[in-house]
Amino acid sequence: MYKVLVSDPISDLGISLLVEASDITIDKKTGLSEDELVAIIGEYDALLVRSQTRVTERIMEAAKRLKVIGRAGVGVDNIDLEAATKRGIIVINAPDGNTITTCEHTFAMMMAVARHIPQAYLKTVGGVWDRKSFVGVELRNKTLGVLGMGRIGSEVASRAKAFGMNVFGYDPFLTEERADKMGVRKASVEDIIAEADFITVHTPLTPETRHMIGKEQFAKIKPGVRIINCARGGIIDEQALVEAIDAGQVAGAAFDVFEEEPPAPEHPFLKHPKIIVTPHLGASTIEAQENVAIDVSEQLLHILRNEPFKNAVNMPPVPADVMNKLEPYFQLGKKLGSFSAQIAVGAVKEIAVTYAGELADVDTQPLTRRVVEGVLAYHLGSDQVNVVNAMHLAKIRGVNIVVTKSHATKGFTNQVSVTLRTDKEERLVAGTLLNGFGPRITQVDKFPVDVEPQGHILLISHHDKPGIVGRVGTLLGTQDINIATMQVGRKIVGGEAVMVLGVDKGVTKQVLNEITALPDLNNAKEVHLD
Ligand SMILES: NC(=O)c1ccc[n+]([C@@H]2O[C@H](COP(=O)([O-])OP(=O)(O)OC[C@H]3O[C@@H](n4cnc5c(N)ncnc54)[C@H](O)[C@@H]3O)[C@@H](O)[C@H]2O)c1
Ligand SMILES: O=C(O)CC[C@@H](O)C(=O)O
Repeated sequence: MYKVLVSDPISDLGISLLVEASDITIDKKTGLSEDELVAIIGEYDALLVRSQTRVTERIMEAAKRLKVIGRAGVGVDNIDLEAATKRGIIVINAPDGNTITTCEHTFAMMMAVARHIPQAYLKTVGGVWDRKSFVGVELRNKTLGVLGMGRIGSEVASRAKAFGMNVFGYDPFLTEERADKMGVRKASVEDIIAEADFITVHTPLTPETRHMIGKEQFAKIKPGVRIINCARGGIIDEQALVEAIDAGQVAGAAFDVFEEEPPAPEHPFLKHPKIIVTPHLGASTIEAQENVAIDVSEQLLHILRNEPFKNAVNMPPVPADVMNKLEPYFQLGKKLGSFSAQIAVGAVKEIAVTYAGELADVDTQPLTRRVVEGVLAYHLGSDQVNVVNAMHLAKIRGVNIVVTKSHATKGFTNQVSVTLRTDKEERLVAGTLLNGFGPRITQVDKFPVDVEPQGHILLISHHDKPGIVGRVGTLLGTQDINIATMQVGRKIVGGEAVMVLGVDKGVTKQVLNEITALPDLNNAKEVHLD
């Protein structure tokens, strides 16, 4: 049974998948302090949050069972990602579910600031019929500058076109071709500052985007501009904005987010007649809250159940077409890593992975992670290593990871070879996926074999002489160890050879020693693959 803690208000309908799962129990405890979370987090396998809960290193330190943190939304700035990665805690978010909702809120804010709607409302309900103070501007024929043309920025740009606006877009990843397709002018920040009548920001808050519009930009900004921020507080310098409005340079601003949330009662935005605000409502629609909760619940279930999951925030993203090619090899990669670790003697210095065949044409990083995970999990324990922290753990232990690719297929569509270099020796294990047979180990050191990577496997090196197989079989028989499969690999008749036996149960050290002591046998090792 997996225990999930939901520590922020999250749509019930969205998490019904978790509620109905027979292997999950859910506790909903919202509004907890850091101390309260630290006290209880140790009993949970998963934590589900929105943006209120700050998931700090201290909380993670106490979270001994925590496998995954799910963020029902986009921004993960409330989660200490580095601390999570260090501990192998997978962080997932729901990046798509609130895009439209936030885009629509941006429009609501843009129109509200263009037509002074909140200010006019307040006066009207206060009994004052004032039609003179609230003359607004049209959006039509105005220039909208969009800083950050990702999911939300692109949707804002496309809707702005429908309002007859000229759209300028800036994003380091915006190509001329994409901009043309969207009918957007690919612009620089400077172009937008100089020419836009409305500026809306849709970037994450990073060291680069912090105060991306500040004193210096306000000094050059087009007079009468209106600024909208429904992304993250801090992208626009709040103090500099107030000064620019007071100086008459900026006509108004609409903010959903603040450098500090909630803002202090004396925050200048809260009393300024030209600034309208909402309390981080960008994603707050019934639809978006259901969408993000459904998305994140699905992923969370996959992770808890050890099933393949989509991209995690603390792992590089993998395009779907690449994922489709790699995913079938994930289990094999991990098993090859584990196999090599189980047979190699000494301290691991290097894991060299070679991809031969069609795999040579794709970004194999996610598969390499599985191989490294397999190697390290054998040494560090499978509860300590996972696909998220494998590379980090290898790096801090000084283990070199080398990847090579080749189109030489050696008769297989694809082959993955893992060479483990320790301070004492070098061992190689290779494998492939065979049509109709699934994963197979195709080579151990220099010997070609054909072995299913599953269960208890005995790897015995010996001289290729008659009678050896019989002697090993007899010895195992006396120990009541049944041989399920057998493979012998050799390079030349009468030379060195390897015997790979699939056995029905584990073999004790003593039996391994007895096998090794048989005439013409060099070495016997047991490998166990789940
Ligand atoms: N107000 C809310 O409730 C709410 C809701 C959802 C999302 N958000 C926030 O909105 C923002 C955008 O979300 P999204 O889903 O569109 O994210 P996204 O990742 O799809 O898009 C962000 C874009 O910003 C671009 N970018 C990064 N650095 C930049 C820079 N220096 N200059 C220009 N562009 C830069 C990226 O290349 C990317 O295309 C995020 O900060 C997110 O947290 C807020
Ligand atoms: O949970 C929320 O309402 C905020 C969501 C939003 O800021 C996000 O980044 O997804």
